[in-house]
Amino acid sequence: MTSQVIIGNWKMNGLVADARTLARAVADGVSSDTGPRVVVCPSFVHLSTVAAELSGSAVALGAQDCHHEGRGAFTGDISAPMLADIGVRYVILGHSERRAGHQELDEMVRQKAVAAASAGLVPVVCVGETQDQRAAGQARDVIGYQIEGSLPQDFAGIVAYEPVWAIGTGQSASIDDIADMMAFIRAELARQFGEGGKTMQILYGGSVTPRDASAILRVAEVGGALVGGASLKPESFLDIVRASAGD
Ligand SMILES: O=C(CO)COP(=O)(O)O
Repeated sequence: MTSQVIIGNWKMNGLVADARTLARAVADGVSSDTGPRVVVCPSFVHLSTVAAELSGSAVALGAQDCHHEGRGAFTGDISAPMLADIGVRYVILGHSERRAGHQELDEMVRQKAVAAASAGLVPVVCVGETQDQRAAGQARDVIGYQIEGSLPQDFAGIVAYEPVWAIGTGQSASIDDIADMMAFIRAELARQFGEGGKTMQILYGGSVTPRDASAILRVAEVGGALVGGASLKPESFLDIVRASAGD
């Protein structure tokens, strides 16, 4: 079985010294033996610093976004080949904070996933419904459309289910809700991608803490976790890593 993957999304937090300290502590705390794959995703400006700290460790480097073009006149953007060039191996795409704050639509996320894969990065494409959509009974429809629109035909990356209402609230989705949506996402992936969709890794994200990580990581179809706030403290992130069954 594929090992679980635990990804820390550091979002827009900390300065260089903080990123260095956090990366060092995570690198020191993760052994290279069996266990989950561990990835940390600092901000763009901290990637090189963190790459140096992670060098020789079992922790991989990820980024939080990339542009869909490989190069050109795109002021302020970062391309997938630029990320690969400095040692990035994973890239989070279509996070709800980018969908909401940067008007990223499914089609744009899909193009980014294509660009990431062709640069040799593993795309981690996020999907998730808002509180209003859930209350209106539209959670499944929204996720189904996001999967259909955001994942390219030959997608071979990771899908992260992050219900928007559970992000940063301190209250993760219930185990029942997670189990229900995971089963739905698995069925959708199998419907849309055939055989490939049956093994695609699906992560849960949204207020994962050491307290509930173990229960969440044992839900059927959960292939790991995408961790925000709790990934900023080495002890809590490492506790979540240890809570993973590994495979
Ligand atoms: O958005 C998230 C990870 O991408 C989740 O963030 P929190 O763990 O802070 O809720």
